[in-house]
Amino acid sequence: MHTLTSPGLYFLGVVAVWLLAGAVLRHRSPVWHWYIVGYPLTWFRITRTWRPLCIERGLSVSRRASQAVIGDLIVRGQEVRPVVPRLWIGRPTRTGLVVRVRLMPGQTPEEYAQSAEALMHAWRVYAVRITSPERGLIHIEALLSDPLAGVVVRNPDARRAGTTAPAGPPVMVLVVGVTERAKSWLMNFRLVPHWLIVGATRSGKSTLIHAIVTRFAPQGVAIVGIDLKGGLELSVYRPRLSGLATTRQEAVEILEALVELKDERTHACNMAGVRQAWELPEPPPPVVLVIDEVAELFLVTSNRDREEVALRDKTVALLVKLAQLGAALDIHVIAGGQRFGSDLGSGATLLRSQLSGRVCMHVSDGETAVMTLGDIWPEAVVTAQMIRADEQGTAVTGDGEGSWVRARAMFTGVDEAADAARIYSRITPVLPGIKRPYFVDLPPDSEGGEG
Ligand SMILES: Nc1ncnc2c1ncn2[C@@H]1O[C@H](COP(=O)(O)OP(=O)(O)OP(=O)(O)O)[C@@H](O)[C@H]1O
Repeated sequence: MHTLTSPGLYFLGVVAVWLLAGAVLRHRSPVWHWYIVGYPLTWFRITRTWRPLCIERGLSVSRRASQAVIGDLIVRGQEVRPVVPRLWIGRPTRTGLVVRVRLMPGQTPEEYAQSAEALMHAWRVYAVRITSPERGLIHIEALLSDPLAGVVVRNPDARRAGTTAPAGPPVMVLVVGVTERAKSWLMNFRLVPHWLIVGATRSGKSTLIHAIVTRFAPQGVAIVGIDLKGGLELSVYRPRLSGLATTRQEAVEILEALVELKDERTHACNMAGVRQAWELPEPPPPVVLVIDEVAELFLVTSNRDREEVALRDKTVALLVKLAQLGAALDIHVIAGGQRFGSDLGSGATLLRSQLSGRVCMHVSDGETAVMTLGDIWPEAVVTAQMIRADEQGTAVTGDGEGSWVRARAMFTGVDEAADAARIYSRITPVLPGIKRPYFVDLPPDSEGGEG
């Protein structure tokens, strides 16, 4: 009786108040419910399951040898004691919690990424992401629910307000969606000049490109398109395009003109003693080359057709050159496609290494995710492979701080992109050696159109 009146009773009282508070907060304030009830319970579950999980998934290491040599005698069967990586106390966030783990010698973040699904089930959370913000350290992020489940749309007020071209130099940092960490998904073309967007059919590639073109349209940016599927995808932007290639021959002509432009800008920078085109006294317009289905540039109908092979090789060589040297001259490449790998032939790996901005949407085979992300963030591959076909616009991409993040693109319909292209057609820059594509409602006083 005496024992129940002191610490035991006190403890029971605290638990009762805690449970009551949890029940009240559950519906009234899910965030506070998470901080007060969900977080301690999840953290308890994590600490309880960490050791068995590490041993089961091969994430533990044995510090003691299973045999010892004493003189010329070998002692076998010594007890092997697995040592599991140390877990730092999890930091709660509004969307879940983040645990830090120091990698043990010989371990890589990828090994943990392979176990993400097992961790997710053991901890009973919606998803587990593994990132490596610095060498030797990983962050294991446990998410309670999918923060990207809803469609992301642009604020209609911002859309209406943006019907006049902004004054001043172009802003090369675009907000194209939101990330799982409740931050803006930014495409910073000055930090990451070239981008590769990969996804299966209907995964949301065109919608992301609509978002990019719609944001660039009001600015003095020259947008050039290469669409070897007969211009089906990029034609919608015709009024706002400084050039459009729909055949391989046209693609070569446009790429040659852009390489020449690059050389001219290099010369101008040398003369002015600056290292980047935007530092010139009169900065030239940034150029963004958008390529739809980039694999088409690498494919030929027959390897025996020497002319076609030679033209293909020339296209690829020019594109690689542009990507290698264009960044400082404000010439950018965005290449989209269903897959992009070394099997496309010579130049593909070289080009991919230049396209340091990566966006991997739902892919139809696991290998495509490896080819898109594996060389930069191997630990992100598993998460990319788990993006379902019905999660259109969801992608794995860079977080702008050297690591990766899951994000969802803003929904930008084809009508919105077509409207932006029409409204801003008058500010389309004219590039030397490149003809603007024909479009029906070209205003009579517009400059540079071939009509
Ligand atoms: N960010 C998004 N948010 C919501 N829905 C989206 C998003 N992106 C795409 N969708 C939906 O998915 C559909 C297919 O998208 P989209 O045409 O962009 O795919 P795609 O990858 O370009 O396909 P394809 O390779 O066949 O051209 C869209 O019509 C739209 O309904």
